[in-house]
Amino acid sequence: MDKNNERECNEDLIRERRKCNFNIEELTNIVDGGKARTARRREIQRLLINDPEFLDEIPQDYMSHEDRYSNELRKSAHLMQKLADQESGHDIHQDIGALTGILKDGNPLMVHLSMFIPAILGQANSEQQEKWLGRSLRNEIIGTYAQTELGHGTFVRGLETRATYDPTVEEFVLHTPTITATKWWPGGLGKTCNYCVVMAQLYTQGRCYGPHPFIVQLRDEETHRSLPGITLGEIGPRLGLNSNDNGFLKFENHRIPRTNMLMKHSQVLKDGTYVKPLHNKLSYGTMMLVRVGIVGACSRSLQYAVTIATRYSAVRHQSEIVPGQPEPQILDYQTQQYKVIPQIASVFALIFSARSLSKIQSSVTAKLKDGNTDLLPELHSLSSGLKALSSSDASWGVEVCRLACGGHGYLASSNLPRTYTGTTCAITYEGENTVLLLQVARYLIKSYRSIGKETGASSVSYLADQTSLASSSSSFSNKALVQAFKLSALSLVAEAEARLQKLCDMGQEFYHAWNYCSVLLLKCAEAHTRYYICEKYEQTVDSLKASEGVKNVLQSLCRLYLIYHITLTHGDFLKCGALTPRNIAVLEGEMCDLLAVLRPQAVSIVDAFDIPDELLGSTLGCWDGNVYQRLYDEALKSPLNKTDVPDAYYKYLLPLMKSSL
Ligand SMILES: CCC/C=C/C(=O)SCCNC(=O)CCNC(=O)[C@H](O)C(C)(C)COP(=O)([O-])OP(=O)([O-])OC[C@H]1O[C@@H](n2cnc3c(N)ncnc32)[C@H](O)[C@@H]1OP(=O)([O-])[O-]
Ligand SMILES: Cc1cc2nc3c(=O)[nH]c(=O)nc-3n(C[C@H](O)[C@H](O)[C@H](O)COP(=O)(O)OP(=O)(O)OC[C@H]3O[C@@H](n4cnc5c(N)ncnc54)[C@H](O)[C@@H]3O)c2cc1C
Repeated sequence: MDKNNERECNEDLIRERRKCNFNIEELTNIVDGGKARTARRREIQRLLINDPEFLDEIPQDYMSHEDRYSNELRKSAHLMQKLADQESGHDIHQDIGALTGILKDGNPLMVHLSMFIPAILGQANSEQQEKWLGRSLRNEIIGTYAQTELGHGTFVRGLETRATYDPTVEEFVLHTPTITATKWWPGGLGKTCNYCVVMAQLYTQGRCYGPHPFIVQLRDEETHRSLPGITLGEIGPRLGLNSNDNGFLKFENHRIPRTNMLMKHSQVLKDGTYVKPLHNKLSYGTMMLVRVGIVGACSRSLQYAVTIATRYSAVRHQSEIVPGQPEPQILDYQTQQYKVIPQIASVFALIFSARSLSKIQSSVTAKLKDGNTDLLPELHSLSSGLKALSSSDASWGVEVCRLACGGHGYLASSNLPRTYTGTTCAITYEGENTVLLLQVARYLIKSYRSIGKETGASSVSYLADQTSLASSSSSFSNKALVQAFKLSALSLVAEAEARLQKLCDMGQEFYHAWNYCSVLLLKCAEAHTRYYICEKYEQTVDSLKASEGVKNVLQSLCRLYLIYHITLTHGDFLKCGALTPRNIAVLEGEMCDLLAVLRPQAVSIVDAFDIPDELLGSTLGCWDGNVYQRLYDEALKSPLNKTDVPDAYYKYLLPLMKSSL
């Protein structure tokens, strides 16, 4: 689509784009993280979208389960080949965002890239990397990450798969002792992978040392048949991601060499002696890494949904605001603005916090190389909190965008249902959100109780700022609003700690008291993480070197985000005295003003997300706004439309209609 050719474009969108008062390309560069990254993303996307191999012969929704898998594997393999061919020193992991939308519903090679290779990098020692890293990067072997079992996903310590060391032959014996120990869920495990990293309980010298990672060959490298002692299969249809072959795996006393235990952090020596790691959660490193990546991925899903909903809201006319006047664009309804524009604001909140989290991760990783694990708990808490809030915000945001498109948002061709199912899975995988938030709460309570002790953990240093509990602000600058978030989080943590202590003083065991307070603890974790996001948003926008137009747009979006979230949880702000009922009323009024200010810029802001139509894949969200023709053309592709009278009429309907004659 030629974006300079207005003749082909819907008139409403032309008018919207003429209202733009900022430099779209500059905003695109901010979204991408710099001019060079925009150029690189476009280069990759051009390479992919002009390639006919990525086209589907028929829409995936009309394919059988097997065809969907096979079609997606064909495209995934082609994608890997293509990227490998033109790699020229680029790191594919850095460019993963550019690939969003090219594969439609659960790429079978995704976990190879996102977990198997990272697990080798993060858990294997140098000799093991020498053996497996190059081969997996060259796709000579394809792997997955098999941790979850039928009986346990959340409680990693409860995994049942065993790896028992036999020093007589220097091998581990992998075994699945019960049905609940069956590995269940790993992406690509069913039919695609021939290797995997398995998390299993390590037994040596008669003792169990907890879950550890092992690399295991699953299938013959020539025939692709599963090896003796290994049972593999696919787990069946899911809410979404149905092109992937999420699988199951059982071991029957399957033997692997000792050197297949990934030994970067802990080791089992030839005689069976266990050498413990620097920190006993280092074996959870792969999960933590992926949680960091999920924050950015969620921001991208939301960009897709909000691009579709905003453009559609500008094109769609319905009902009337002034009786008898022409039907307005639905984007003119304040309620519609309230659905869509806060989701645009949310995209930037997620982008900026994802970047901040990545920086922290890099510095923790650098320290780990020097044997320093001091900041691991801080990274665990931040990555858990941000993974949880980003996935739940994005899932809710995508669903709101879908609802904002009325009936057409329910159509597969809008690409909103698939965007939703592809986002909501992140609430569950890589650590179920409630469970991760309770990990954050654990860290908060522990930090609150150790106020005064220097830990170097900056995200919780505010918990020592007890004086702020007594102060509410009379100013409403963005900084002051961020302070209100801080006060709300601090006071929730103080309240939860006091409630826990009280229950313990009354004689309850700590663990029962914890469970009894867990709804409040969840709120603490959410408030703390929201404060972190708001602070990063405000600081990033404040310090941004940008033109006045772009800065104004981002300031308004940031302010909208702060006020929107205050209004959603205003009870917490009132309870701690950070804001008064009158303040909330004023802010609610200002939120409506902000919606009106941002309304004329909405289409241009989502244009700045710069998602090519071929990747957006939506009848409702295309750049030219020709929604109705596209909806009609897509409907014609239904196999039911091949004939006027379907066979099922003769088989079922006709007999029914004639039966009473
Ligand atoms: C593309 C995507 C495909 C999807 C793939 C998947 O889903 S793959 C499958 C994904 N599956 C999942 O994501 C499963 C989710 N479940 C889990 O990750 C773990 O079971 C757990 C973290 C919930 C609890 O673990 P636990 O029972 O072993 O621990 P505990 O609660 O008894 O706490 C003890 C101490 O350990 C600390 N600590 C914990 N983790 C870390 C860490 N990473 N670093 C540092 N520290 C950590 C914790 O703070 C606490 O510290 P304190 O207070 O004593 O100083
Ligand atoms: C699409 C998809 C892809 C996946 N890919 C992989 C993969 O590649 N590899 C892999 O190993 N796994 C994978 N998984 C599995 C995933 O990691 C687990 O499903 C996830 O960790 C949640 O565990 P669970 O299913 O056991 O849920 P459960 O823990 O059984 O959760 C059920 C309910 O119990 C609650 N609950 C559980 N424990 C607690 C607690 N301590 N406190 C309070 N509430 C609690 C939860 O909040 C939730 O409401 C995938 C899952 C999905 C959906």
